[in-house]
Amino acid sequence: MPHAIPTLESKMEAKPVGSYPDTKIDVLIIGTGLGGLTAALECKRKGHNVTVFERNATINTAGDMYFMGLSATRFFKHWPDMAKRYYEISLHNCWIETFQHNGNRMFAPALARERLRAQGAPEGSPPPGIFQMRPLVYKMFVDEVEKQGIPIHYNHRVVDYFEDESRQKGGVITADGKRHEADVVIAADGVGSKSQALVGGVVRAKASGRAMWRAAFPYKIVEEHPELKKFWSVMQPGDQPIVRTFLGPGTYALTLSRKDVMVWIINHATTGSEEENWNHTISKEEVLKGLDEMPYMENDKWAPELIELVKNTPDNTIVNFDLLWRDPQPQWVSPKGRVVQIGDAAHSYLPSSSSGATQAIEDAISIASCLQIGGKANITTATRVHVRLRFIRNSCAQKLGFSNAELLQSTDWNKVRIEPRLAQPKLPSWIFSHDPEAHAYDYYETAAEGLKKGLAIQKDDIPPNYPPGYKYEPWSIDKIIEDASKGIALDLGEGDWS
Ligand SMILES: Cc1cc2nc3c(=O)[nH]c(=O)nc-3n(C[C@H](O)[C@H](O)[C@H](O)COP(=O)(O)OP(=O)(O)OC[C@H]3O[C@@H](n4cnc5c(N)ncnc54)[C@H](O)[C@@H]3O)c2cc1C
Repeated sequence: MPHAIPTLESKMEAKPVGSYPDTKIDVLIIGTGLGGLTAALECKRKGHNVTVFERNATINTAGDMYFMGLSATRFFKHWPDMAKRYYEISLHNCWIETFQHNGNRMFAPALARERLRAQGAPEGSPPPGIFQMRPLVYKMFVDEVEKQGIPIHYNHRVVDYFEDESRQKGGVITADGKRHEADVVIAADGVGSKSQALVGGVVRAKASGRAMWRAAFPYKIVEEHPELKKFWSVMQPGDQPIVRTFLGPGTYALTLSRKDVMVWIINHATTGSEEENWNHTISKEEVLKGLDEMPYMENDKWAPELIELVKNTPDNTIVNFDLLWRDPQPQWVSPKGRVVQIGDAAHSYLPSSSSGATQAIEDAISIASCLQIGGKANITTATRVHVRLRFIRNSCAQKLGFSNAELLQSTDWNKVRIEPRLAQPKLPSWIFSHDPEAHAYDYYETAAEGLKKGLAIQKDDIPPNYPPGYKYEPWSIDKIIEDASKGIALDLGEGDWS
């Protein structure tokens, strides 16, 4: 029996495109990442008039796997074709298996959902999210945007943003010097967004000292090599996918064997050749040397099977992705409220934090809803309400992301043998049980009232979409690093983070 895909849980009534009246709001979206594409779809569904700009010449289906949280899938209820396709491409019946980095097995293969149940998840409850192949999910979003006839203008690189409240417009300047305006501009142009100059809240990227080698290639390469297939096989019967985790001293590796694709990811200390760029590839020789010289290993080497996998990875496939940290910052809206940042443009996540795509999609759903609730006369309130509903949640998710990354990098094997949960990223209910669309409809007015009264962000009487009991205080990566250097454990803060 396939596990039911959890798309129908939202309390929002299913309302496909055409259900909402035309708002006459012109929305210009910059960027075709998952944030921008979701904003395009949801703005269209909510009755706004949408145009999208993208700097690249075409769509970019690069990437390998990422975690898609449940909170980012509830809106598929309104998109029946995407719900069906998401189900088809999802890793149903996914197995998981855990090793030490040297190949010693720590936990035998188990079905992911059974492992969750053994850890207390109620029978039949949906998993908090699913690993997905970015190229497949991304293409699914692109196809729906095209089907809806939403115009995407490629080769439109934005170099600056502006707003003119006397004319009630936001706008951008593209590389060819042309100005483009709309009632509101959604900056979904990722880390280092060009909107930072107007919006403020510029955040300096800080080196984490860590990077990831990542590769995805056709599974038939594994099948063609009997030596590889012996270890890296999919699960039988039924060719089911399997995620294998390798926990090492100050490092870890994740692999996915699936009947169409093989993925591997290895977390490592930076060597100088990494970039924060999903298209930046390096040679396998560099990776093999890096694996051989990894610190703290002494005579204990990586599993030979993993080395063989790297050796057989096709050329120009291994991305060396730099992991940069950025402090949370609450300034996501321009001074006059006509430009609003979403996704990585507003708040970036380490790819290991299981949150980047999920939060970008949540943002997109929220801003489309706020604009619909406020209507054309209240755009500048709507953009500010959106931030009020989203900022603390994101700040907490970012902090949890650092904690999750740390967890995988610094595993205490003896403790993990007794309590396997210790080696698994925390995916608490305040993250996955959230419904960003319902939250906007339930609390827009309260947040707007708080804004009008000039209340501090947490003084609104709104149930938390962050850890219950948490009191927001600004925090910084520098402080976390300083604490870590003194051996002080990461303090998530008050509240129930479990
Ligand atoms: C090609 C690619 C592959 C990825 N692969 C993975 C992966 O395997 N695993 C993982 O965990 N995460 C991956 N990510 C990151 C992850 O998808 C994002 O962190 C997350 O989904 C947030 O998305 P976003 O829409 O906010 O930003 P992004 O996904 O970064 O999208 C930003 C978009 O804006 C466009 N853009 C940027 N600047 C401008 C400009 N000046 N003018 C016009 N357009 C502009 C970019 O070309 C891009 O299309 C990938 C991102 C990309 C772009």
